[in-house]
Formats: sequence, structure tokens, C-alpha cells
Amino acid sequence: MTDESDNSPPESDPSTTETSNATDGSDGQLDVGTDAGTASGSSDLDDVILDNLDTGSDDPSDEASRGLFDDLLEGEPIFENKEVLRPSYTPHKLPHREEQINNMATILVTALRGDTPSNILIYGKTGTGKTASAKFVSEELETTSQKYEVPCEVEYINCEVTDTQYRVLAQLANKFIDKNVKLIDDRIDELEDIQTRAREDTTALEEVAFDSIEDIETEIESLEADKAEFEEVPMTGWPTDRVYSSFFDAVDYHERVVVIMLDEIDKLVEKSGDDTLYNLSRMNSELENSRVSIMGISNDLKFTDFLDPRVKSSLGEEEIVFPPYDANQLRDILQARSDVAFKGDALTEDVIPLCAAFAAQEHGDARRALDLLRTAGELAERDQTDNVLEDHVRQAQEKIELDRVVEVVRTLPTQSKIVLFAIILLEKNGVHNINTGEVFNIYKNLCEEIDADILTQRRVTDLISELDMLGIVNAVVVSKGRYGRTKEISLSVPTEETEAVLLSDSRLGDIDDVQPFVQARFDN
Ligand SMILES: Nc1ncnc2c1ncn2[C@@H]1O[C@H](COP(=O)(O)OP(=O)(O)OP(=O)(O)O)[C@@H](O)[C@H]1O
Repeated sequence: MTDESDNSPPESDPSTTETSNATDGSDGQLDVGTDAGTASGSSDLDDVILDNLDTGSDDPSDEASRGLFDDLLEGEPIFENKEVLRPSYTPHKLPHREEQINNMATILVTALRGDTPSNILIYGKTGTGKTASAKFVSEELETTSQKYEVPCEVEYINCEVTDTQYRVLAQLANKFIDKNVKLIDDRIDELEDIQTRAREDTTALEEVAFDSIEDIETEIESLEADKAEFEEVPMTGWPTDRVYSSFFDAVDYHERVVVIMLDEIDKLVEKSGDDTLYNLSRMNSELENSRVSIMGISNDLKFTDFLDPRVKSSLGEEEIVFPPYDANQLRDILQARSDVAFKGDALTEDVIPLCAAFAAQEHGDARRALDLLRTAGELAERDQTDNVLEDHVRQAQEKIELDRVVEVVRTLPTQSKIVLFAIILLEKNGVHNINTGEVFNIYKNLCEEIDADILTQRRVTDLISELDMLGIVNAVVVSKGRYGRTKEISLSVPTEETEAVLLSDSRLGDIDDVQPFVQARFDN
């Protein structure tokens, strides 16, 4: 999860301010206290406004609102171009990914020779540059294909958003329909132009393989008919077969090699099985004009266990692994971005190494490293200092961590929230080494209070393990000798903030007095 809040002051744009004020000038407010405005006509309006701003206004509310932003605008901003630190920015250079990029290019170059490239499966942990590298290679591929006039297209689909077979096929169908319609329109324009010229001078027909103006007319009619056949696929409602055949016809309309990039492919399989991949991977045997190749991207290789063996072997014809970055590599990545993102000497010496070290500890995640650097810059900006300091990085690390916790807790299912709330209540009442029985007792009472289903103790134990895996609690199994084994549970996240997030859930928020529930642990 990323903090997307943008706290930087807006770039001041005097021209806009002045123009908008200038138009308002006639309402009298801006002219107060200056004669110049009325005396010297419109050419002097700029002066009038500036004078006026300098003199200030008598209206106290005006003062207050101006102060709010003036304070923030004061001092030199730290950032030169903050956008380059955002996840949406695609860098032109990807240090330490040369090998993976070359591997992809070696496989995809086949497309530029008009043949079908092998399917590629790319995997690696989050933030290891998979999407950025794949997009970079795709752009290069398309540019080169235009240069050599070999029709080759890449379509990108984010399967976290587009997660059903229907949606994937519909999105692809519509993209290719749009492209075909554009191609047809261009061709018709071209033919009509030749037609017009040929009416005056028949030698214009030599430019095309048509013998007469009538032949051109027939071709235009046929193209118009093709165009009319392309019907946009609605986002719901058609049988999947129909959507598939729309996509099939659209993609096969003319000769081309198509690379379909399925980012977060594991989400698609998880949500709707492997039908889409099965259909896509068997298309080539039926396509007449075009060829399709799949590039799947995932940070979880386990999803291939759920694939039909045929799909699995077809999809994984080529596999490219993106290993996590180490601290030195992250430093290089951050350095390259910060040169563009920050003003000259805004970063103190330790900032980049510290961001890199924190992110390397995490799991070599470049996204996290960039988030840290951006957030540290924003915090420094908020402090109105000229430099980003080591301390800003530490604060940024805490802020990001807290944001992550809040997001994870906020999106937990209600049952897990109740279990977590029970653990928090115990901790807040000074219980250490909490065991599952104690959690279960309070959980049961809480469920009764808010009228929720009560799960078995076994299920509650599973939910505790899930919270453990999410890093929200720490559950260690301890042996109690002849009394067997039990789990000792403690909270791994800040109590107050987590409790606040839980209570913002309307169901849990209804509980007024929690004390009686804590007493219930003694009923164990
Ligand atoms: N080698 C690199 N050089 C510069 N920036 C990089 C590099 N690797 C990753 N990044 C940046 O890190 C961020 C995350 O990268 P990207 O989205 O490609 O990761 P990913 O492996 O696809 O992660 P996920 O699996 O979570 O989608 C992006 O902002 C990207 O620009």
C-alpha cells in the first residue's frame, strides 16, 4: 500500500493568478486602496493586482486563508520533480535488470521476424521491476516493429482489475476492434483520396493495385461492411463463447503478431481458473492471419500448481526470474531517480543508503525504497527544512509501516477483526502470553454482543495463524510439558492505532463498554 497523498505546495503560476484576478478586477474589491487600476486602463491591471496584493486586504477572513498557503509555499521546495518517484512513472533506464531485459528481448525478437514468440512466464517478488521491465521491452518492441513495418502489437492487462475470463476477453476484443476500425478508417481515407485524384487524372490509380475507380469504390464498400461487423463487446451480458469469437475475429482481421501481457496473472487464475489461459494458448492453431503469444507476470509461482498441465507447459515455455534487489542495487536505483526528483543538494549523505537498507531488509523491493524516499522528502518539506535528513527517512519508515498496518487491518474480514479485537482487549488489560483459549472466550462474548456467528475454536486458531502470517500478531507455539502445546500470542502492531481502525468498522464500533468482555477470560 502506498501513501499517495501529495503535500507539496502547488507550483505558483503568476499568469493564471493574475488573469483570473484581472477579470475580477471590476468587482471593486481588488481596486481598494489604489488609483492606478481605474486610471491606467487594462494594460496596467497586472500592476494594480500586484500592488493590491502587497497592500493586503482589510478582510480578516481573506488574511486567514492566505496565511494557510503562504506558509506552505515559503522556502524552496525540496523536490524538482516528485512525479518520478511515483509508482506510475516508467523509468527509461532500469539498472540491474539488463539480464532479464535482454532475455525477454531475445525471446520476443522472433515477433519482428513475423514468427510467434514463445510464451513467457515472469516471476519474482513484489517491487523487483517485473512490470517496469516488461513494459519497457514492449515499448521497444512496438517502436522497432513500426520502424521495420512488421505488424507487432502488445496488449497489457492488469488481472488484478480485470479478473474474469469474460472481462479479459472483452477488453482484448474491444482493443482490437478499436485498432481495426482505425486501420479501416485510415485505409478508406487513403482510397477516397486516390479516388478523387483519379477522377481528374487516371494515373493516380497506378499508386494502388486497382484498375478502375469502380474497383476502389467496391473496396471501400467492402471495408465499410467489415467495419459494420465489428460490434463493441459490452462489459457484461454476452455468452462467453460470443465474446471469445469477437476477440478471435478482431485479432485475426489482419496479419500481425500479438503479445498479450497478463500482469498479476495469478489473480486471474485464483479468481476464475485457467480457462482464459487455456483458450488463449490454443488460439494459434486456429488463427489464420495472426499469431498470439502470452507474457504472464506473477509474484507467486504457486499458482501454476492449479493449472491444467497443458496450460502449465505452454505458459511456461520460457521462464524469467526477477531476484530481489540487494541494498547496493537499490542505492543505484534510488540515486538515478533522485538526480531528477530532488533539487541539487536536497538529500543529505545518509538518506539514500538508509532508504536502500530499509527496503533491502524488507525483501529487496524497489517500490518500497522509492516510497520511502518520496515520503522522507514530503516529511522534510512539511518541516520546511532545506534538506532531507536521516531522521526523515526513519519517520517515513514508521509512517509507511503504520499505513500498511492500517490498510491490512481495515480490509480484514469481520471474523478476523473480532479475533484481533479480542487480542487487543487482553493486551490492553495487561495480559501477557495470551493463549488461544483466552482469545476464544472473549471472541465468543464479542460475537454475542454484536450478533455475529460464532466460529469454532479450531477456526479461531486458524484465523490467529492468518493474522500471524500477515504480521499483525506474533503466535509462538510453546510446549507445556504434559499439558500439551499451546500458542502464546502477542500483538505485533501498535495497539492504539489498530484499535482505532477496528472501531471504525460499523459493527465493532457498536460495542460501547468492553470491560465485561475482558472479565470473561476468567470464565475460561
Ligand atoms: N531496476 C529498476 N530501476 C528503476 N526503477 C525500478 C527498477 N525496478 C523497479 N523499479 C521501480 O520500482 C517500482 C516497482 O516496480 P514494478 O512495478 O516493475 O515491480 P513488480 O515486480 O512488477 O512488482 P509487483 O509484483 O508488485 O507488481 C516501480 O516504480 C519501478 O519503476
